Amino acid sequence: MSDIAFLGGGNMASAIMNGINRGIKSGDLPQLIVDVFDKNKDKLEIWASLGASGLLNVQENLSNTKLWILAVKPQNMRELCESIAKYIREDTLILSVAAGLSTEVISSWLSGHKKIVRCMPNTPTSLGMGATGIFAPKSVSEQEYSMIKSILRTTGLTIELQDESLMDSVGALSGSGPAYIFYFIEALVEGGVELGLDRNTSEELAIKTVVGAGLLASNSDTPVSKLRENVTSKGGTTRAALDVFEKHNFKEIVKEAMKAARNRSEQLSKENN
Ligand SMILES: NC(=O)C1=CN([C@@H]2O[C@H](COP(=O)(O)OP(=O)(O)OC[C@H]3O[C@@H](n4cnc5c(N)ncnc54)[C@H](OP(=O)(O)O)[C@@H]3O)[C@@H](O)[C@H]2O)C=CC1
Ligand SMILES: O=C(O)[C@@H]1CCC=N1
Repeated sequence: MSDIAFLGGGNMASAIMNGINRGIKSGDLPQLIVDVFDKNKDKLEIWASLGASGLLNVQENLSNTKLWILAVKPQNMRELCESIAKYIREDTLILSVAAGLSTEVISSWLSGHKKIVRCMPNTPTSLGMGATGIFAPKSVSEQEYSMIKSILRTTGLTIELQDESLMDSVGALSGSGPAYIFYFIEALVEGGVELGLDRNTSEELAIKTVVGAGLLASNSDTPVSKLRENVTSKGGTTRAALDVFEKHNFKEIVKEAMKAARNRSEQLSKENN
């Protein structure tokens, strides 16, 4: 019998499991028994090293597990939910990490079960550096919500939302955000190579610059715009570069991309309903 069952054992599930292990190690969480169900045998092999049991098929004893973490792609969620609904008990607590899918939609696939919390994590969760939005409907008790929050806090920053529809916006910012930053790093690396640096040097400089700037923004009380100004000497090199960003409406491009992510999240709910 396990305390937590991950249904889907891919990227996000293993990132959250790293947080859980960190929490157990630091004493913030009690020792927990974790099962992971994934239909791919190869994916299950990594789970033993994370201290969890990997299982190919959902079994009846899933009913004895208090917390189920649903971590399959939105496109696979309906089929998964309908296959596990028969094991659900009145006090089973569900945590969904899926983009787009509302608690109402997931409830309809779980025979009307109401104890469903949603979260929108991101992959830096695996380092305890995640940024996660959480939403719980009124049907989830304070005690149940606290239990889930204590688990998610081991993965980094958690922000509680009162309005479920804002989960789509959180997804468009911090959920997808690491991919935007990696894309920007790729551009910096390619730019460095075009300016004559070798690829390794370019990559090292690009990654350390993003990490350093992120830490500076995070550890300083100075507004980000002022930190930017501190780099930008009048008539200097940074100004020349920022003028190009502004000429091409960089901020507008970022905002349009985020709206596309938010709209796609809204669409996922309709498409998979
Ligand atoms: N990746 C990210 O950065 C983020 C992801 N999310 C959300 O997390 C969820 C999972 O994403 P991610 O971890 O990236 O996906 P992955 O594809 O890495 O993991 C999902 C795993 O579940 C397996 N699976 C699918 N259907 C079933 C089933 N019925 N029973 C058991 N296992 C099944 C998949 O197998 P197969 O590949 O064969 O289908 C796969 O191994 C998504 O809903 C996504 O929206 C949220 C925030 C960030
Ligand atoms: O791309 C996606 O749909 C998922 C949700 C947020 C990050 N990855």
